[in-house]
Amino acid sequence: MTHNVAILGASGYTGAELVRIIATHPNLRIAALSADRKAGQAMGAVFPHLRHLDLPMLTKIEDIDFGDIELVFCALPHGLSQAIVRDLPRSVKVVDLGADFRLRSTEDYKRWYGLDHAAPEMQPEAVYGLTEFYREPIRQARLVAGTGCNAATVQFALRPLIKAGVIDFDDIICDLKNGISGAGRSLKENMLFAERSTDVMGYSIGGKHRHLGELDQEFTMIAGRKLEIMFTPHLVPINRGILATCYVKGEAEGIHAALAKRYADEPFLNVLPFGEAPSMGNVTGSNFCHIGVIGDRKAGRATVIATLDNLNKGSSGQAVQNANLMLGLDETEGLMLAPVFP
Ligand SMILES: NC(=O)C1=CN([C@@H]2O[C@H](COP(=O)(O)OP(=O)(O)OC[C@H]3O[C@@H](n4cnc5c(N)ncnc54)[C@H](OP(=O)(O)O)[C@@H]3O)[C@@H](O)[C@H]2O)C=CC1
Ligand SMILES: CC(=O)N[C@@H](CCC(=O)OP(=O)(O)O)C(=O)O
Repeated sequence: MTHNVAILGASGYTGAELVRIIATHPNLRIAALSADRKAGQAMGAVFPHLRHLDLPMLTKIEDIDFGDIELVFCALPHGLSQAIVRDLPRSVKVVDLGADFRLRSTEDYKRWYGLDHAAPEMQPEAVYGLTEFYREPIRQARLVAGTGCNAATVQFALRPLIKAGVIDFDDIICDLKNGISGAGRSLKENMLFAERSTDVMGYSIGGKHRHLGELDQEFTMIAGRKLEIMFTPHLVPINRGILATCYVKGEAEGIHAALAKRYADEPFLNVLPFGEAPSMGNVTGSNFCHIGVIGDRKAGRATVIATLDNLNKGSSGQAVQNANLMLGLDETEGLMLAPVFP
C-alpha cells in the first residue's frame, strides 16, 4: 500500500535527506514539498544530486492541499512548526524533526528555547521520537517529536546504563563532536568554510546547550530522581556525523553487557565487541548507530562512545523509522542502506 506524504522544509538539509531516503521507500510517495525562499523552484534545481527523481515543485506551505496527505514530515526551523502543526487537519499524522514538541512542559520549553509555546495543548499529545525506547506509543501516535540529534546520540550511549543502574548517576561527563550540517543550510557567517574548515570549538559550554532540556527530562524520568549530566558539544570540520564520548564510573564489562543485552534485537543499534572504539565514518549516510565500551586503566571507570549521522539516524532516518511505525509498516522499510565508505 502506498501512503502519500508531504515534507515541509524540503529545501533544507534534513528535508533533502528525507527525499533521498523516501526516493527508494517502497510504501511512501512524496505528494508535496514546501520551501520558503526556494518556493517555486524544482527540487532538482535546488539539489542537483536529486535531479533524477520525479518530484513535486517546491511550494509555500499555504499552497499545499493536505486533503490527500496521510503524513507530514515537518523539517522547519525551531519555533515555526508549532503553529503550523496546530493548524493541520486532524486526519494528518505528523513527524516533527524540530524541537517544538520534544519537551513535555511549557515551562521547560520556555526555559530552554526562550519562547512561549503556540500550541501548549498539544505538548502532552506528542510522543518523544526516540524510536527504540518509545516504539509502542509511536505506533499509536498522531504527533511524534523527533529528538535532538546530539540528544539521541547521548541517550543511545547512556539510557540502558541508567536504567540498569550500572553507573554512578552523579558523575557522568559527555564530550561530543558534531559536523557543520547540524547547523542547517541557511547562511550563517560563523559557519563559513574559511572559519570552520581548520578549526574546532566547543559551544554552549557550562550546561547551556538546549538538548540538555530533553536529556534532563528523559534521564530524570528513568533514574526516578533528578539527573543532570555534564555535556559539552564541539563543532568539528566535517560535513555530517556526531560522536559522543561519555566518561562514566562503573564496571566496564558490566556496562558493555548492559548495552549489548538491551540492543541485541535492535536493527539499527550495533554494540561493538568490548574494547573496540566506533568511528563516525562507519555510519555516514545511514540509519545505523555504533556504540563502543572501553575499560579504563583504573578499575571502576569506563568510556562509552556512540556515533551516528545527524542527518540520518539523528533526524531524517529516525523520522522515517517513526513514520513506518505510525503507518503500520515494517520499521526498517527504506532504511537498510549501508553507510557510505570511505
Ligand atoms: N540539521 C540537523 O542535523 C538536524 C536538524 N534538526 C531539526 O530539523 C529542522 C530542520 O533543520 P535543517 O534541515 O537543518 O534546517 P535548514 O535550515 O537546512 O532548512 C530549513 C527549511 O525550512 C524552510 N523555512 C525557513 N524559514 C521558513 C519560514 N519562515 N516558513 C516556511 N519555511 C521556512 C527553509 O526554506 P528555504 O530554504 O526555502 O528558505 C528550509 O526548507 C530544524 O528544526 C532542526 O532543528 C533535527 C536534528 C538534526
Ligand atoms: C552544529 C550544530 O549547531 N548542531 C546543532 C544541533 C543539531 C540540531 O539540529 O538539533 P536541533 O534539532 O535541536 O536543532 C547544535 O548543537 O545546536
